[in-house]
Amino acid sequence: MAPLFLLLLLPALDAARTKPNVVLLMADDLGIGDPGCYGNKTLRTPNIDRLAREGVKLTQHLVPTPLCTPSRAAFMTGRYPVRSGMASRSQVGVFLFTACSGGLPSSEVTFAQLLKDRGYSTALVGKWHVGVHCHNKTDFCHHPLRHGFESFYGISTTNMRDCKPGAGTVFSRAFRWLVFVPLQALGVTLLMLGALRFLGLVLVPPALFILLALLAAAILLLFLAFLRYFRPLNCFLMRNFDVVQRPFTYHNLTQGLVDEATQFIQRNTQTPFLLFLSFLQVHTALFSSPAFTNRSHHGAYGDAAEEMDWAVGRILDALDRLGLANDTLVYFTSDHGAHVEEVTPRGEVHGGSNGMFRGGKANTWEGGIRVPGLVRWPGVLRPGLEVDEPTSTMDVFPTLAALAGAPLPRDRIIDGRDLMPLLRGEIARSEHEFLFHYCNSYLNAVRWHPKNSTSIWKAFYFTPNFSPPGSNGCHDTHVCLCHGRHVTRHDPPLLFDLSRDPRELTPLTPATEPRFHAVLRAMAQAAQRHKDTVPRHVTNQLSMGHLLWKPWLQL
Ligand SMILES: C[C@]12CC[C@@H]3c4ccc(OS(=O)(=O)O)cc4CC[C@H]3[C@@H]1CC[C@@H]2O
Ligand SMILES: [Ca+2]
Repeated sequence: MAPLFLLLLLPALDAARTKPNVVLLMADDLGIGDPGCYGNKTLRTPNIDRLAREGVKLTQHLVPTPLCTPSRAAFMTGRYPVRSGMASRSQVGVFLFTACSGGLPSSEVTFAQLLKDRGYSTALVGKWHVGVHCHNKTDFCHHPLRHGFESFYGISTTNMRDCKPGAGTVFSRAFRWLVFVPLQALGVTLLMLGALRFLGLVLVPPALFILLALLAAAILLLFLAFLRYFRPLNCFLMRNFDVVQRPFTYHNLTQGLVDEATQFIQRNTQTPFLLFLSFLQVHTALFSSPAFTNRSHHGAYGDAAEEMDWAVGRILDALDRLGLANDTLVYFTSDHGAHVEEVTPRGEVHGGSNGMFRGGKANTWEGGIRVPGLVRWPGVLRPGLEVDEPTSTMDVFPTLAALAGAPLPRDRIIDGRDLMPLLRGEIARSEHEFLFHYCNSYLNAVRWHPKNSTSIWKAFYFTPNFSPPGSNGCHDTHVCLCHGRHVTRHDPPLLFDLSRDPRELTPLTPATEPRFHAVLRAMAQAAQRHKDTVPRHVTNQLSMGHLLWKPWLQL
């Protein structure tokens, strides 16, 4: 018989086994068709593929909304972003300036906070993008360190074309409407008034000339200042609350993030830890260090993706070297689908692949919301297992809570579900009977996987108007937008069964699907039940007032 002390120790040993270290790897804008393990034949991603081989591959892993800021808010809190006010009602669905006042409210609980409270060391390395300040530049009310991360090294907002000289701008449409068109209009007006006055046809007061000229000069000056200062004011690297590199340099960026991440792991071999490594790749501006530049078969995009894969490999190597692999759950995903509209004026494709799926980033066709999902935990999860059931990036929150032995917050709705029973093969069905797909704050589509059925119904209340028509994205606006003339509303909703039509090519009709009306009725009821749980008066963190650049918040 085992000695008594051993019997007493067993639960503790078991707890140690079930309280793993956690490494969360999130790519930015990586499509489900990019990694080799999801079918790509030409991009080389051996390290991501290794995770699939040694762990579980999710083939229907979904983000609740296909843009960075709200998707990350949902990931970290396990909740639809409308619940926390992290879903925009305007065209701009993400934070574009570091000195804006919106962000993940302090009342929200992140997985980092939960795990920190259970004794984990926690770190964020890489991109944050859910806000920094509220009222002044010392409050750091939305900063990672206020959301459960004990250390932060990375960028507070997002990598953008405007951060890299010569890489173009994401603001070309805004410049056209806010700068070039008004300047042209003012110029033409001034010329016409001048001519009329010269011909003696109209008496134009000189003050009007001066006023119009001053207005034009002000617009021009603001535009030039934007061009000159956007980069230093927004593209900087932070360590905790301090700016450590301004603007950040790209050539050694990935190496720097990897060093930071591996040092954190090394410092925590004796304590359970949570590392969230949030890559800047493969968002534009694309970048890679010299060792990866011009090496891939996919130009700058392939170089960036392959360097990111290398970084994944370095993290796995560190876990092996330190003997931590068996005690560490590693998760890999992307914040949403690939950005299919990312094509440079010279025709270079700077966006990734969503495989066979329609659409991409910023729309809720499968290409925008279906992301890679890989989970490895040697000795616990069966290598090579494939799970085709609907799962969500919001599931990470309750999964980590359960693993760390942290009770879920009871004062709020958590939309994610513990993934472990599915990953361990203890259950075969996803606990998500319904999932809701949001375009900013608008409920865009509903997904229904009825119990005892193989069907995956998806009903769209509206779809984006692709431009040019017949293409696979919204090239005119660079990203698809969620309302007004940018969408087509559907009544009855557009219905697909993804189990038969994963590419969403042929909407069902009452003639092709006898259950058409019954299915839509059940989905409408579920959508209403869901809407009834969303509070109406949450502060909108992405309102124009919160999105605007505020000089007094500028670090
Ligand atoms: C087009 C737009 C300016 C760019 C905005 C944008 C920039 C970067 C993004 O990437 S991610 O951080 O989500 O990964 C997303 C967006 C979405 C909104 C874009 C704006 C809409 C209207 C402005 O002209
Ligand atoms: Ca993104």
